[in-house]
Amino acid sequence: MLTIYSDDHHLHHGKYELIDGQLTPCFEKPSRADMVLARAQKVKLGEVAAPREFGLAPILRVHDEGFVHFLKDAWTEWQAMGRDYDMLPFTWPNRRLRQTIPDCIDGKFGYYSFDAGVPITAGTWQAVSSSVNVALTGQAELAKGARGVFSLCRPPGHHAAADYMGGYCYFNNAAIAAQAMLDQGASRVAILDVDYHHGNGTQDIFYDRADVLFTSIHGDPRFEYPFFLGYADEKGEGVGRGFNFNYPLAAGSDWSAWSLALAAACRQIAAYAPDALIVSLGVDTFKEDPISQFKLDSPDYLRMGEVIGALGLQTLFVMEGGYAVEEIGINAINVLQGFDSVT
Ligand SMILES: NCCCNCCCCCS
Ligand SMILES: [Zn+2]
Repeated sequence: MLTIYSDDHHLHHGKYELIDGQLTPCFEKPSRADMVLARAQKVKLGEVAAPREFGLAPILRVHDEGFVHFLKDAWTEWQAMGRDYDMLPFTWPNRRLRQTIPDCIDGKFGYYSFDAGVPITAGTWQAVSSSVNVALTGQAELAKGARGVFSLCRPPGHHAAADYMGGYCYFNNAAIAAQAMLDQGASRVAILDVDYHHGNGTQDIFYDRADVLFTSIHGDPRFEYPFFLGYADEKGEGVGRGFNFNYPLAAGSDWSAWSLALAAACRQIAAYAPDALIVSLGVDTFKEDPISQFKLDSPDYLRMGEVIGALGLQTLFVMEGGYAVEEIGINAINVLQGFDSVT
């Protein structure tokens, strides 16, 4: 399987995130993508190619213009205030507060984010732009007829909505790739989000649409981040009703429970008969993941890939989460090898 990868992700390396009451060194760090790339090369998964440049247009097909320009100009504005350390938001427009955009950068950052997991640094803009190009280059390769392509994106994207970032995510790489498929003539695209956390951003972007089916298997939001989206009763709205399927699972879920949800999601995807499938590939479902509560083991990822491959769909795998850095490469590439093993 072809891998699309850019070294530009090293330009984004936040120092701290606010998690569980403490400023903690970021779990979302450059070594994650390095380990996945190393594993792909070690097992000779296939060629590794650099991304092509697609510019802002495909990003603006999904994300709000004010949000994109905030992210583009944020670091320059921050530096102009004499600040040379990472940006972090700390105030958000909660219920009954004005949904207005302040002039002050701290206010704007709060308006365009939903948690304190999105440090902005000098290299963040370049890194997130390249991560989008990695997804779009993978989509372009799939459009040429490839059965499966791996976009090794970093930073991840599935928590980012049209006009807010969060959960280590800035631009929604998978959503941008899905929109590009539709803009190039696809009628229906299915997204399967296998990350441990609900893809709240991806769901939100396509919630009122029937041309993208969103399915997600994740930690039950009653106890797990992102807490405020990802419940089973979220089925879509308007013409989008019936094209959103959430499979929240209890803490401690292992392959036996997780695979039943995967089978249910695959039934929905098969019935939808999409032109292509995008998998938001997070492997923080791993039993040793430092911030997650599922119990999948490395061999389970081979089976996951086999089940996805059995759908017989052209599939773009877009890297999302996974924070057990020593095993992230084995687990992510196992999915792709499992997929490739299905002829
Ligand atoms: N106590 C856990 C807090 C998690 N905070 C953000 C997690 C983002 C995952 C991205 S895949
Ligand atoms: Zn996650």
